[in-house]
Amino acid sequence: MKKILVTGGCGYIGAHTIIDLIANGFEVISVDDLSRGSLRMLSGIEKITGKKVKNYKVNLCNLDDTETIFIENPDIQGVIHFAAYKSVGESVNEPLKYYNNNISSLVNVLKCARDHNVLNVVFSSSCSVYGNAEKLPVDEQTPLKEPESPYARTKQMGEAICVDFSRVNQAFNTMLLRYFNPVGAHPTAYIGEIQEKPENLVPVITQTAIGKRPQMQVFGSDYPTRDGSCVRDYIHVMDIANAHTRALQYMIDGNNDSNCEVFNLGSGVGVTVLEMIQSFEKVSGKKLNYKVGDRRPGDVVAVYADNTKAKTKLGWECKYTLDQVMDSAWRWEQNMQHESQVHLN
Ligand SMILES: O=c1ccn([C@@H]2O[C@H](COP(=O)(O)OP(=O)(O)O[C@H]3O[C@H](CO)[C@H](O)[C@H](O)[C@H]3O)[C@@H](O)[C@H]2O)c(=O)[nH]1
Repeated sequence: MKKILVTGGCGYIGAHTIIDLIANGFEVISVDDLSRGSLRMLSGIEKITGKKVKNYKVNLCNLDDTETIFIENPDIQGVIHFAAYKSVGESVNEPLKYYNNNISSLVNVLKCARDHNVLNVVFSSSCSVYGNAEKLPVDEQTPLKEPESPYARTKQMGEAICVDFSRVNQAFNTMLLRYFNPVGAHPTAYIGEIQEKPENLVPVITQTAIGKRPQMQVFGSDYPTRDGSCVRDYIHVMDIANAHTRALQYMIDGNNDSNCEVFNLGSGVGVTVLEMIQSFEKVSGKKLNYKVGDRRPGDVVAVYADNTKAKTKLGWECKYTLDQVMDSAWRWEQNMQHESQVHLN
């Protein structure tokens, strides 16, 4: 069985990807220092798949500890590197923390992969590398823009590191996957995103609906879009997850055209903030308490993906609709509340 190391396996996208990998016959081990991730993800994975996934509680900035994982698992065939900090606001206030964590961990993972002959690595990148693009949808050739935050810069730097590394290590394959806006939870709602104080739209919507927040704000109503609110490409996290399994298999089968390829992972559809709220209200049957406020600094007006490349080369497609996104996110929020109430009693 093909063994894959998932870094950040106790985080949001990592955990959903582990489920898809297991469903496709891979054996998975996880490394997560649990500074942001939660072991609750691994128990959710066990409930869904029946499989116990081993986690190494290791900080990837520590090279010796990272190397131990590779020494103990000489049969790893690929690494999917999710582990990173991802809060845009925090990165603006604490840039060194972001450069240190997101860059050192990547360098250590690549070094260990090279030294231990693990030839396939997937790197989590972000559509933030495109900034405010001149032409929509954005394809992989769209020129990259000056990053809006240290977080976004770590993604551009991470891509550049993979490109330089692959150039001098021709036997080695890297896939750079640029995520648009990952949202939703596993359909069972046993796992989903855990954030104390989320800033992202979907958890803000569900937290408002459940009463954790009195009201939410729509940031901006005067953008040049169909209803004045920003446009994004929201994609179900299980669709993102499946693209990772396919990208790995693509490298393992030797189907890649070059040893460092970039893929956009988006649904290809642009949706406004107000349309997201409408979808939530329809699916949940609840009226959301929101008000329209000022623009949020740093927000791009609109971005959505041309995902032709991933469809053509990876045979991938998005299976989940926006309503399924909202339904799963809402059930996950309700499950979390239910569990915290049981815990309190
Ligand atoms: O309370 C809120 C939260 C968000 N929004 C709006 O909802 C849209 C989506 O915002 P998110 O914060 O959910 O997502 P972003 O598009 O800002 O974030 C994306 O780009 C970031 C980089 O800028 C990171 O890469 C991040 O992981 C990725 O999801 C934006 O128009 C935002 O203004 C609101 O109106 N109200």
